[in-house]
Parts: sequence; structure tokens; C-alpha cells
Amino acid sequence: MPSRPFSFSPKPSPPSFFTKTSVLFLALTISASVVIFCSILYFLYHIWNSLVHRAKTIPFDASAPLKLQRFSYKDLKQATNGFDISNVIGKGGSGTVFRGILKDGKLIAIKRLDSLSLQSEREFQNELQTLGGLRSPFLVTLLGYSVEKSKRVLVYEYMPNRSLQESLFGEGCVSLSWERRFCIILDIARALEFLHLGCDPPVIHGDIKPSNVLLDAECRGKISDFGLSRIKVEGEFGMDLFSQDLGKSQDLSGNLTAETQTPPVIGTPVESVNEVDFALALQASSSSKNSRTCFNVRALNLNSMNYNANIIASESEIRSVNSNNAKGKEISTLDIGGDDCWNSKFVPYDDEFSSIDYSKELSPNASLVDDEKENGKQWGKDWWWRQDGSGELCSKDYVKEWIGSQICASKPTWDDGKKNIHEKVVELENSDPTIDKANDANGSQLQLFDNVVDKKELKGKKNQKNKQRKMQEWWKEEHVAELSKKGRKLKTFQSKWKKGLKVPHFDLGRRFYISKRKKNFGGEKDLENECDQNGGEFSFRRGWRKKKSTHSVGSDIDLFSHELSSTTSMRGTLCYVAPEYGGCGFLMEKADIYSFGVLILVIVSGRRPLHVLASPMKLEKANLISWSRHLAHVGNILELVDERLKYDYNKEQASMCINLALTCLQKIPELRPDIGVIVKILKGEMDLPSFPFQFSPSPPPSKLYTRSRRKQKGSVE
Ligand SMILES: Nc1ncnc2c1ncn2[C@@H]1O[C@H](COP(=O)(O)OP(=O)(O)OP(=O)(O)O)[C@@H](O)[C@H]1O
Repeated sequence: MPSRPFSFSPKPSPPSFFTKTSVLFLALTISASVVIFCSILYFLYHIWNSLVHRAKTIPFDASAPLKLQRFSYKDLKQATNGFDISNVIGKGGSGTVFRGILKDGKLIAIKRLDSLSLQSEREFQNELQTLGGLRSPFLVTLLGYSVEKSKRVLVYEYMPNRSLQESLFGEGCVSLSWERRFCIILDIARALEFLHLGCDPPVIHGDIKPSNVLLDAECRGKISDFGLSRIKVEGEFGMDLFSQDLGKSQDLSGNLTAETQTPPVIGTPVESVNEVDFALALQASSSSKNSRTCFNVRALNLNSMNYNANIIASESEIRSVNSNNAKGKEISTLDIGGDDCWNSKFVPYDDEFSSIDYSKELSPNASLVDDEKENGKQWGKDWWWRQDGSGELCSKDYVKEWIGSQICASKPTWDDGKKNIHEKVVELENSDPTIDKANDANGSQLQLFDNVVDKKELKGKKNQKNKQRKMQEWWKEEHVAELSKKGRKLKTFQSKWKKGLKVPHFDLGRRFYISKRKKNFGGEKDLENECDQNGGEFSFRRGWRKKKSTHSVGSDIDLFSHELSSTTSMRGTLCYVAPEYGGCGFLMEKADIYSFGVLILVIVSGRRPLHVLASPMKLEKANLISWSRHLAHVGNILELVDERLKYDYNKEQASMCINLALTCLQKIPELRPDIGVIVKILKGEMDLPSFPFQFSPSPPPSKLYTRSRRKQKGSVE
């Protein structure tokens, strides 16, 4: 039997299909692992990144809430030797600041609120809840507070070199060197960088001005006073609303009504609590948007209307208010929550005013209105250029309010003041041979002076009415367009209000408040009396207040220095506020940028934003912002630099600062640079981009200016 031959066949190789599958499988497994690994890495990176980011977002970092120390009033009394007058280091609109020493020897600054009102309570809460939750080397540290019955006290780190306001304009101030000024500018920029970019949500200070910049031992600037600050929260309809309604429904003692979802408020209800978690409080506050919006609507309408009504109030009205010693007609968002307060304390809402033609109201002489129309044609949209840059709040309002306050018949210091101004003029004539006597003879200085003196007192004076009219013309020429624009805006808002539209508030209310504080606390009485001798101060936040006058330190002779130089916070607030904030917008970061722009000009020039000088030839320089724009336009910005520096400054830095300031002062907020860019520019890490400056042609010589020049020329000839 034939045997079957043995055949060896090699083991069949696996089909290529399997090979491919396994390779594919392997590849997929590897790539999936890589993807998973990358995802894990990314996830870890994300966590790490958000942790790093959270570390900067102090206000809402609930994991690391900041604690403020609660002091007993007794301890603070001890620290200040019973709030002794010798320990007073400053006086603001809401309170007196004392130097104090704690038991451990630590120097502190103690701000004791003068009186407890809704507004002061709100600012107290705001300061605690905003500044209390922030820590930065560029912000004045709030160490603690004291709340006992109606007493409200804030405790800060002590700033030995006081405020920038005092360093620039204070009595016997030592001129700050250029290097110091530049450092301070950078410090403020970095403080704003922290607030706008380092905090989440961003904090808008809302009141950047020299008196709110305090200087430490090395003269480094730190921002203080967060009474008007806002925490930016993402609102409905894609708008940004602001959470300053913490005090919305609270009564004087800090009690909150049931509808309010706001955080615990420091006041009597939390007597037992020694430390308050402000970070959590803020977080909670930002979640109650709906109710906030409604509140804002009310605030907007009532305040804006009263604000405008006050603007159009005639000079005589202001006089009568003052002569009657009428006080405290305050319009404030703070007080919206309490209708009772509104009725009892504040100017009632005036329904009629919208029918008033504002431009006429301010133009008693019809021909002048025509002139203004002409001007309007000539300058068209440049109205903004010609005003002081502060939009709704113009120098005219300021001067008007100031005039009103000064002509009060019952004001004991007025005669003295007037005499002093006369003396100054005489002194000026006698001492300074460079002053053109012919010019004085023509009454050019009196043209300024006459506008602040009681008409009755000056009745018999030659050309008085004429001079006054000229001055009015000058002011109107400067401001008519903006006032008519204001009228239009107001009508728009009023119609929106009637339609029930919800519009976020912009806190107009606190501005026109003519008040005189009656109440004094113990030892402060003397201080107040002393201040009485030195003229009054008008603050948009708190109304007229008394403040010790400071001398004008500019090289020019300032006829108004006796009174005007003492109006620190008023000027600051008035001229520093961004046009969109004063008008019809929201308080955004760019509003701070605008104020910062004004502040840079003030630091560089050593002048106040509104500086009315003796000579009408210098009226063009009165408005710092307009003047800077003019100098930039004609290519001579360095003329702005403080003469006290005597050319001892870095020209490159100075011109960069002025140009930067001008970019910050652009009317359209979006055109203003972000604070991050500003810091880089100041640090020299970035060149100043060519922002489209809103230059306008040179201003037309005002009539007053032209006429006096003409007269002067004539008299010389
Ligand atoms: N922490 C501080 N250290 C040293 N001095 C201070 C401190 N805080 C305030 N001062 C002084 O007290 C003054 C008054 O400060 P305050 O904040 O009460 O008012 P203001 O900012 O001048 O006015 P307003 O509050 O009306 O805007 C300041 O100008 C400053 O000289």
C-alpha cells in the first residue's frame, strides 16, 4: 500500500487582515492614550491656571476671604487721645481723619464719620466691602472699622505724606520732583491695573483725583477712598451693571429689608460679629441683579432729573437758597431707597423742568443766544473741546454754584473775603510792575471779580452790569452747546422713563447738594469755626463743606485762591468725572481712565483742572484740559510742565505723559487705552500708539478776551 508521502507544509501565516487590525488597534490605543494624557494635562493646566488666576481675584475669592479687624470705639478713642484736635490730620466731606497710635505702637489713620446719614452709611459700607476686600501695595490698606450705635469709624494704614492734593497745592508744600511725580503716575496706573485687571470682577474706583491719592513714607502713591467705587458685574441684556446697591434697602442702622438679597451689612444688626467676611458678602451682592436693575431705574430718573434741574437753576435761585440758608437739598442714589427720606430731606422731583429751554434759561439776553448759535455753527461738534472736558459737569456749573454760595448775605466771612480779594488786587498792582495797569484800569480783573460779588454790594460801581454781561457771555460761549445737548439727553431719558424702560443708573444724584453742616462733634467745633474763616467748599458728594484754605502755589497770581483753592474735592470731582458718566452712560473702567488722564495733567502741570487766573490774558489757560489740547495742537505741550520744576525734568517722559493723558481724555470711551496698555507705556515697554486724538481747531478768542485785549492795545497806543 503506497504510503502517502509526508508533506511538510509550513504553518500558514496569519492573514494580513489580522496584522493590519492589530496594528490599527495598537495605533488607536496609543493615540487614545496620548489624547487622554493630553486631556489630563490640559485639565491639570486649566486647574492650575484658574487657581493662579483666583489668587488675584481677591474680592470674590471665597476660599481666602479677607478679614477686617473690628475695633472698639473706646480703643480708638484712646489711640487718638480722646479724638483730640491736635491729632486731626485731615478733614473730608464725610468725616475727620485723626492720627492714632495703637497699644502695640502701630501708627494708624482713623476716619470718624461726622454724622450718620444714609449717604455716609452707604459710603461707609462701600468702603468696607470694596476696599476691605482688596489688598495691593498700590491701595491704602483698610485695617478695620468700628461700629457702635451711630458711630462709624474706619481705620487705615497711616500715610505719613498725606495726600497728593496737599503735596501739589497745600500750604507750604514742597515741590515734588519730576521723578517723584512720574513714580506717582505709575503707582496710580498700577493701582488701576490691579482694580481693572487684577480683580474679578473688576472694581471701578469712580473718584480718581489728587485728594484720593495718599503718599507713603517714600512718597509712593496709593489710592484711597472707595466710597464711590463700583464692582462691575455682568448684567442683563449684555450690559454691565454695577453692584453698589448694597445699601439699597437698608435703613440707617443698617437693617436690610426682606426683599433684599444683599449681604450682611456692617452695622447694628451684626453687633455680635467681630469679623465680617467681605469677600462672601460681595459675592452674594453680585447675584441680586433683578432687584438691582429696578432700583437703578429709579435712581437714574430721579437723580438725573434733579441734577439737570439744579443745573438750570438760575443764579438768583441759588442765591435765594443760600440767603435763606437753605441747606441739604441733596439728590443722591443712596437715598432713593427711602421715600421718606427723599420727601423730608431732598428736593422734590420736579416734573415741570423738562419743558424748560435750558439754553435760554442760561441766556437771559436773546442776542447772546444768537451769538451762540453762530458759535455753534462755527465750532459744530467741537462743543466738547470747549468745555472743561468733564461733559455734563462744566466749569460754569462750578462757578455758578460757587458764586451762589459766596453771596449769602448772612455769610460772615464774605466781607472779609471780598476785602481780601480787593487787597490782593491792590497788592498785585503795587508789587508787580509787570502787570499792565492799563489793563487793570479797564477793569479786566474786576470782570472776574465782579462775577463773584454780591450785586447789591456793587450797585454803584462803574460798568458793573456790562462787565457781568461780558463774563456771562464768556461762560456761555464756553458751554452753551453742551447745555443744549444736556437738555436733549434729559428729554430722551424722560421719555424712556415714561415708557418704563429699564436703564441702569449712573449715580448722578450726588452732585447738586447745597448744604451747610450744622452739627459738630465735640472738639471739632473749633476746627469748624476756624474753617469758617477760610471759606466754604462744595463737594458733589456731600455738598458745601468747610475746609481750611490752601494757598495757590502756581506761579500765576490767582485772584480766586482765597476761596477756590480751598474747594478741593469739588474741583476734583467736577473736573475729573468722565463725560459719559456725568451724562448718560455707565461707570466703566474707561471712566477711571478719563479721570486718570486729568490727574496726569494735574501732576505734570502742578495746576488744578480749573484755575481762574488774575489776568484775562490767561483765561485760555484756566481750563487745563482745553489748554493741554490746544498746546498739543500747536505742538508745544511742554509749556504745560510745572514751572516750579524749573526745567529740571525728563522732557521725553513729560511729553509722553501729556500725550498719554490726552489719549485718556478722548471723548469716546472706547478710544481711551486700557489700563494694561497705559502701564506698559509708562514702564517703557510699549510705545504710545497713535491714538486718534480728538483735536479741534484752536479755540476762538473769547469775546471777553478779545475785547480786553483790544482795549488794552488801545490804551497802550
Ligand atoms: N490713611 C491716611 N493717612 C494719612 N492721612 C490721611 C489718611 N487718610 C486721609 N488722610 C488725610 O485726611 C484728609 C481727608 O481725607 P478724606 O478721605 O476724609 O477726605 P477727601 O478725600 O479729602 O475728601 P472727600 O472724602 O470728600 O472726597 C486727606 O486729604 C489726607 O490728608
